[in-house]
Amino acid sequence: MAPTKYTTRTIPKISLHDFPNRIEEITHSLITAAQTDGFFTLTNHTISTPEIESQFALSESFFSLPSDTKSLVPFSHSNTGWEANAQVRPSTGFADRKESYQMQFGSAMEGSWLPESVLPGFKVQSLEFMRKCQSVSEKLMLCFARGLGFEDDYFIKAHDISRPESQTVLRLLHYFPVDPSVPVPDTYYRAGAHVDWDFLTLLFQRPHQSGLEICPGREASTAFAMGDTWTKVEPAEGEIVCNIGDLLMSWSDDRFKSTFHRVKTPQEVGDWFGGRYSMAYFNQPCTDVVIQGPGKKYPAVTGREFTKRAMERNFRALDEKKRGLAEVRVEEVVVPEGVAV
Ligand SMILES: O=C(O)CCC(=O)C(=O)O
Ligand SMILES: [Fe+2]
Repeated sequence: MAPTKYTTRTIPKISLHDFPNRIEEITHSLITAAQTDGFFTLTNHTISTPEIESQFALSESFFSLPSDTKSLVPFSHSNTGWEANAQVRPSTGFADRKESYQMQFGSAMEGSWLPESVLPGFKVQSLEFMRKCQSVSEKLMLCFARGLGFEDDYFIKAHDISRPESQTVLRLLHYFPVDPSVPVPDTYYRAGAHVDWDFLTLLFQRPHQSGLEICPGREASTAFAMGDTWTKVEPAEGEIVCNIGDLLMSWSDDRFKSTFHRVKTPQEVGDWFGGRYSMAYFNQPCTDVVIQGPGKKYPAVTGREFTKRAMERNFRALDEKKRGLAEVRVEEVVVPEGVAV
């Protein structure tokens, strides 16, 4: 295995401290970060470290349930529920070695919550955490709207979590531990390289449980940034890592960059071989929202249509990858990358 090529670069760190009085300054920093890097981290964002930790503790309690119990809430077409070893990325053609559980606010979640007796308090606490993520997201949405010349509440209204059309998701993720004494097979991926197709992702990582890497710029020299030069995004306590998704890229007429990222399979000295827990809050537009950038670079599409096309692109890429691989092992349930993602 050839060693991974790395390049150091600073991921912009943006403080939301005193937000109402610093909107202009924060907008400037966010727009710069969105245009150049597509990734940035947030500090002083109002979700406290104990609140984040307690949601991670809930996540651990969910994933430590027996598979039979988790199977009561399987991954569904409305992009909710639990999957394990099932998400095949077009970049790799193999299922990510992880499990995930996706929650939404609205009617899409019907049938995807476990019975209250299994994990008492899980639903109430998770929804509370999701509302906190929404409140942070709305601050960023205001700034992005201002930076693009829309009304301040333009993106906030488009992502209204109180509407049944809401598609926003909190995804809990658990990557399995890897034995450092056994060479890891070439076909083992924690999360293959991909871009998110949502508006904006808020990612929570745990200190020490590293692995998130980004491929600078959208100008990856190989398809899906395989074999490219990567930059590590080390977890820091209390910080939220944010990345622009394909939706905001096209909604900004490509001014903002949706950036390739992955969770590296541990295989080199310094990598984290233990289990990794992370949580991703995917801001998705309501299905009936009309999406078009200020310069009308692309024809207007609805939120539903945008998601559908992104999924189709993904399946096409996956098909091509499968045809190109001599031998591919694909699980029977394919979780389309980017539904959440
Ligand atoms: O687990 C992580 O750190 C990244 C997850 C991710 O990129 C995704 O689910 O889209
Ligand atoms: Fe992602």
